[in-house]
Amino acid sequence: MTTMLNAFLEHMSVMESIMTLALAFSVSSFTIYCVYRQMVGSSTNLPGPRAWPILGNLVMISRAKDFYQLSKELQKKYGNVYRLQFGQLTVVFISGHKNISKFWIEDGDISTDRPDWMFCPRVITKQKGIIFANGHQYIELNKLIMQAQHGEFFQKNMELQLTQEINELCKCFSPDNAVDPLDHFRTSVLNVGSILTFGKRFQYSDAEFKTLHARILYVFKHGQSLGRKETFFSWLAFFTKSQVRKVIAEFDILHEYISQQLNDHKIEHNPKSPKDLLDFYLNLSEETRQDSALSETNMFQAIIDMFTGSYDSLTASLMIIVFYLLKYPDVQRKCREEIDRVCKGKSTVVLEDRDKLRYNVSTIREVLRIAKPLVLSIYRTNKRDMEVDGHTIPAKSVLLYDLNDPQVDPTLWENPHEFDPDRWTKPQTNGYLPFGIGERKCPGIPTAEMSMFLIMTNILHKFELIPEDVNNLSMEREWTGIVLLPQPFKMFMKPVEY
Ligand code: HEM
Repeated sequence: MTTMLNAFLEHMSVMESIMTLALAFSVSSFTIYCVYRQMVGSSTNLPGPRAWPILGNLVMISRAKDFYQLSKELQKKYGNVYRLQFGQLTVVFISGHKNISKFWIEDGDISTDRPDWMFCPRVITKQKGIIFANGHQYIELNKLIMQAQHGEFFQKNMELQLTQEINELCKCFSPDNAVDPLDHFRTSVLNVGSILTFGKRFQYSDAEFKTLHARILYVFKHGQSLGRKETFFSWLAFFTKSQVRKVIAEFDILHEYISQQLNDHKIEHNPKSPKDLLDFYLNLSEETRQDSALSETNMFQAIIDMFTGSYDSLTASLMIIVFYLLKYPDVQRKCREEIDRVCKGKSTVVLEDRDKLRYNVSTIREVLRIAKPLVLSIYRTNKRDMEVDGHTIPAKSVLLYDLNDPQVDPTLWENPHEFDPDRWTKPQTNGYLPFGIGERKCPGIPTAEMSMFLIMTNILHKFELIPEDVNNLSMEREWTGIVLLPQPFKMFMKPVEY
């Protein structure tokens, strides 16, 4: 009897605790809601769909199969500047060439910073590196990264290593068995990052390379603001401490790995022939390297950022280029004819040939224009209030730009939806934004352009690309959360006979 009574009393006290917790939760939710409504209501008069308490528009966003498509539908309804509520975060969507030029060029000093106060840059990467850097830190890191990519020895080494990479990549394909190129391109892109930063490519079977790949993939998936729910609900971090610690630990291991690479570089370093980012870093004076903007931690994180910055964007670009070459065999044939003419008798196409391979260069440009690998910019923020189309964007909003609209704007392009590499015979000035524009454009442009050019032309020099099923080349794109990929497809690579 006593035992039953005790059990009953114990049960009651558990019930009481649950009730108290439920009550506390309701009261605090209501308080948060009131504060939240006040914040959202008072801070902006921007149009946008109705936002629910606490969640904002997250239900609508999570239901959408293709987030980019949803953003286009909302643009039709609310105009070129509208607001979405991502939990506690107000995100302003900005489209249209006029608006983007205003924000990125005319008002670039106000609106090109990254919101470094968001959860991932603040807690996980601790405001190190380039992606979420602002001011002095961004300027110094960007200067060093750009200077390296324009270096003579850097370009020679990139060309040499990429040629080896392309030879290995081609071995993954066959004239008899159709292969999906996606995973092979991802591996090659990781090697591009490795050539850029460490000056060397790895064999695909190398255990060190496999580990590096796994770690980059892990931090790419779990260490970015868009992917982590704490960005929208910072209080969730209280419950996800161990996950967050694991991501930080992965970043720490990558930092240690890069530190080892730096030590190896010191042994063979020749200041006169810097061939990768670490060589350029070692060429800085001791005093400059002490500068907090160029401290080792900042530099190592910037190197990881270069890996993660290229991981999806360059892979998607290579996929889309190959897709268009399969979809438009006449364009593929014209590219190959030009390569045959210019590089007759040579075993490989080199960077020096670029000026003579105008049609090939134009084809890459045209694919990036029409097929939009990256359609949304990385989050930015504005230092001060801004006026747009009669609306106020309050200071410290999170800004997201649509990079695609200007690329198919009929006021800027003739027949914008037609795939026509020949349009590039005339200079095209406005509205081409695959890498962004202004001060904050992609810092990987030289590497991206070199890689796309060498990979595409060297493959076409030796192989004909044939789709497994010509009817299975859908123009539909798949949204990965960062890029638009073509639907999966397979292809044969048949050696070209001369
Ligand atoms: C064809 C391939 C590529 C495309 C289309 C592309 C495009 C872009 C775009 C649109 C941005 C955002 C600019 C913004 O928010 O305003 C960006 C940023 C960035 N990209 Fe690329 N990118 C490519 C390749 C690469 C490569 C190869 C690397 C590195 C090796 C790289 C590293 C980065 C980094 C680190 C950022 C962030 C920079 C910052 O915060 O200022 N990208 N890229």
